[in-house]
Amino acid sequence: MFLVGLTGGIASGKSAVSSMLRELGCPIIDADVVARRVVEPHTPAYSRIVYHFGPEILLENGEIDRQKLGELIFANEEKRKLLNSITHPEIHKAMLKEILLYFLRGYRYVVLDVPLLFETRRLTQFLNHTVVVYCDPATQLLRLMQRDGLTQEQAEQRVAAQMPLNEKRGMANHVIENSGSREDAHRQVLKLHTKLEDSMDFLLVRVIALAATTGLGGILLYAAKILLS
Ligand SMILES: CC(C)(COP(=O)(O)OP(=O)(O)OC[C@H]1O[C@@H](n2cnc3c(N)ncnc32)[C@H](O)[C@@H]1O)[C@@H](O)C(=O)NCCC(=O)NCCS
Ligand SMILES: Nc1ncnc2c1ncn2[C@@H]1O[C@H](COP(=O)(O)OP(=O)(O)OP(=O)(O)O)[C@@H](O)[C@H]1O
Repeated sequence: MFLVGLTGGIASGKSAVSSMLRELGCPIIDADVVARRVVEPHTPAYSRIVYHFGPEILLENGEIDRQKLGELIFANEEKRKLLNSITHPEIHKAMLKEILLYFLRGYRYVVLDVPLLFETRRLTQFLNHTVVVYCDPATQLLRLMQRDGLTQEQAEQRVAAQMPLNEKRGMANHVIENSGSREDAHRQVLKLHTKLEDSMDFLLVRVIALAATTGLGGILLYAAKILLS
C-alpha cells in the first residue's frame, strides 16, 4: 500500500490528469472536492468561517459565496492564512478517513489530488510518489482566465497565492508536462500509470521507519495530532 501525491499550480491541469488516472482505474481523492464538503452549512469549519468573515460571505440559501470569499482571500494573505487555518485541518482529517477506506477496500495505492501539497507539507512525508502537473505561466494564466472567467489581475492573484510552479517541478519525482495537447499529456499519464502499477513501495515501511526514527510515541502522537486537530 502506498500514497501518490498529485499537485501543480492552479489551472495547470491536475483535474485533467486525475481524470485520466481515474479512467485507468486509480482511486483519486480530490482535495478541492473535500474542501467543498468540509465547509457545507453547519459543519465546524462553516461556523468558524462565518464567525471570522461575517454573514456577508454567505449566499441567500446560507451556503458560502465562494466567489466573494475567493475575492477576499486571494487579495489578502492574512485572510487567506486565516481561511487555511480553519479549512486545512478538516480537509486533512477527511482525506485520512477516505485513504483508510480505500485501503480497507483492497486498493494497493491511492492518488491524492492536492493543489497545496508542497505549500502545506503535512502529507508529503507519507508519500512514496509525488507528481507535478506543469504548464508554462502564460498557458496557465490563459486557461485559468478562460475556465473561470477571471480578469488577468484576478488570475495573477490566484497564481501568486501558490508556490511557483517551477519550484514544485523540482520537488516532485514525476512531472507531467501539460503545456501542450491533452493527447501529449495522456501519453505521459499512461507511462506514469505503468510505473505506479509496477511500484513495490509500501506505506507501511515508511510508517515503520518514521516510528523507528521518532519512536513509536512519535508516530502515535503524530497520528493523534492529525486525527484530532
Ligand atoms: C477560496 C475558495 C472559497 C474559492 O472557491 P472556488 O470555488 O472559487 O475555487 P476552488 O475551491 O475550486 O479552488 C480552485 C483552485 O484555487 C486554488 N486555491 C484554493 N484555495 C486556495 C488557497 N487557500 N491558497 C492557494 N490556492 C488556493 C487551488 O489551486 C484550487 O484548485 C476555496 O478555494 C476555498 O475554500 N479555499 C480554502 C481551502 C483550500 O485551501 N483549498 C485548496 C485544497 S488543498
Ligand atoms: N492539455 C490541455 N490542453 C488544453 N486545455 C487544457 C489542457 N489541460 C487542461 N486544460 C484546461 O485548462 C483548464 C484548467 O485545467 P484543470 O481544471 O484540469 O486544472 P487544475 O490544475 O485542476 O485547476 P485547479 O487548481 O483550479 O483545480 C481547464 O479548463 C481544462 O479543461
